[in-house]
Amino acid sequence: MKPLGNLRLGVNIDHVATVRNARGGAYPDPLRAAKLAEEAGADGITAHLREDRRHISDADIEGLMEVLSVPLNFEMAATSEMQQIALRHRPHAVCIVPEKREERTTEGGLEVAREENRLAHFIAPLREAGCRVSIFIAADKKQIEAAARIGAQVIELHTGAYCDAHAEGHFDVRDRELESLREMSAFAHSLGLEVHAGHGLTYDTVKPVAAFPEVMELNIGHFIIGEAIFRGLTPAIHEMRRLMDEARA
Ligand SMILES: CC(=O)[C@@H](O)[C@H](O)COP(=O)(O)O
Ligand SMILES: NCC(=O)COP(=O)(O)O
Repeated sequence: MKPLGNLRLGVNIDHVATVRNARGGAYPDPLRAAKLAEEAGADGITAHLREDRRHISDADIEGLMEVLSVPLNFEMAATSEMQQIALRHRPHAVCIVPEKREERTTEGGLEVAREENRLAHFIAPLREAGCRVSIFIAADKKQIEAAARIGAQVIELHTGAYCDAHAEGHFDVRDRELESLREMSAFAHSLGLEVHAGHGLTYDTVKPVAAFPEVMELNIGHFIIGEAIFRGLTPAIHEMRRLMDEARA
């Protein structure tokens, strides 16, 4: 199957804010990183306003909405506080993610199937406000079917388990995870959902996922921001873009 369209790169800037917050000051500035990413060819910017505000702040979201020329993918938990913030700003996309206070990063996909009713009511006003609603989800048929039923337009498949297995050298597990991601991308597309993917992707792991024809967007942050320390943000983004294009060719 030929790719369904151009593969977009969303650059996640959470961890510019992590470094800023380590000292509690104003730099490095996530907005400056976002504008630089935009100039480097990012098709969108992703930012996760966690309930505990450990990295991105409310002011960052406000600033991003003012300065960005590319779409903002606003990641948030399904709480009424976050819903109010999203409705105030009306970002291009709202990605609903699971959150646990004690986790180091987003550990799994959202449990949609058991919360179908609540989530359907939760996302309805966001859709009415014009936001594209995306659900950050594991490569699990039951969850994908539930995401389609509640009216989400997009799912973002959690690639963390695939990337972790690669990093740990568990290549049989990695290959199984990749196969599930491949199958579930096709399945989600067959239900009419737009398919995105992300979490933990690196130069070593991006190409097989970028090659899935149904995947329309990859959101990548932690690795790019880390790599920017060594080669600069613009070259770090250009290299990710190059690998994505190579996989898609
Ligand atoms: C939802 C997701 O996978 C990430 O985009 C998210 O930003 C992870 O949270 P942290 O950035 O806090 O690790
Ligand atoms: N939704 C995934 C994302 O935005 C980026 O995740 P990561 O590359 O920072 O792990």
